[in-house]
Amino acid sequence: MHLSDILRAPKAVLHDHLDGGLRPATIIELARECGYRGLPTEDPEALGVWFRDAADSGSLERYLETFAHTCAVMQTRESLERVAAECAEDLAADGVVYAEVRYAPEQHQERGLTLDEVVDAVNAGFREGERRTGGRITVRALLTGMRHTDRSLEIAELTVAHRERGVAGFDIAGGEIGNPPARHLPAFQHLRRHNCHFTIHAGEAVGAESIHEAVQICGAERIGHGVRITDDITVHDDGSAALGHLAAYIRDNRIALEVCPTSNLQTGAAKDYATHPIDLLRRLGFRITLNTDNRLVSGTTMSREFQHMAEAFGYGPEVFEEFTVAAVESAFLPLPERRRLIDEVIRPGYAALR
Ligand SMILES: O=c1[nH]cnc2c1ncn2[C@H]1C[C@H](O)[C@@H](CO)O1
Ligand SMILES: [Zn+2]
Repeated sequence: MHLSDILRAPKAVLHDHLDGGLRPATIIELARECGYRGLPTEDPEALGVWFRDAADSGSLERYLETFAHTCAVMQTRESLERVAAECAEDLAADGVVYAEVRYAPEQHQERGLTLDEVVDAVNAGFREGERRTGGRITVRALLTGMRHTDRSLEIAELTVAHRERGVAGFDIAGGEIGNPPARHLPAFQHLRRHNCHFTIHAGEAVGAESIHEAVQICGAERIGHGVRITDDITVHDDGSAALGHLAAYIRDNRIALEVCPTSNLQTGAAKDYATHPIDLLRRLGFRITLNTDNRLVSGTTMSREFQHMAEAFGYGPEVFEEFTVAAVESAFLPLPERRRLIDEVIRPGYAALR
């Protein structure tokens, strides 16, 4: 598949962090405006490289340290709006037609914004970005609670309050080791009581037990990463595979895995593209979606993730269409909107490539 076709192909991303995807030049400008002096360099190109290298540590904890620099410049209404609008533009320029973009509102209150003001600013930015792209992209927000703090119930309540206004669901992120998702059970109970969607980062730094807890104790509808579900799968010498009860449950219930290959290589969740479990999981029938995680921090885009997968596994347009349709089927959107995207945008977009 040629790069121009990959760029042109309609894409959907379910797992993309707002604070992990800023333009380097924007970070530098915003840092000057707000007086943040902590940046490692003021050269945009060097800053982009710095993030990717610093995050390329083999540890999720070190990967997450880099977000201090992006969050530092996302503390005002104007900066949040700008970053969100640029996010929508950059995704659309990469051929993304539907995006769920997540961020943790509690990380944007250093200069006095309320949680509602943070959410309103980001939503205004997404609407502006959609407008600038002539409606080529639809963006929804997911509000993230951080695993290591105790504000998840508050963020779950915020999600319910803003659900009719651009917020599609909730997520839990942050360091996985020592912070099991069940610690946030009151948040998940609140969301379920209000029929709200949520996904949970699990099976990235911790194994299958974390995925089990996320799905069976907390009730996650999708799993962020989830690649360590392979702990519950035995592959025999003849290539056949035996699924444990958890792996079978996830596959058989079509629980989407939000797979982010490049991020996994950086945090040590996978060794290299060629041995990334995405291909095994796909062949076994899991519902796989392909995602960026953090475009700046992982130095990636949806098109680059497609390219890496094409090189590693020979995937062509039919597989990317499958991933894209899977993503929209698992999107936190009303069914008629999902059907419309699939029938009117994604299927015709791939048909035009053939
Ligand atoms: O892949 C990830 N795993 C766990 N936490 C993550 C990942 N990528 C970003 N985050 C964190 C850092 C951000 O500040 C936060 C909200 O977007 O979510
Ligand atoms: Zn993530």
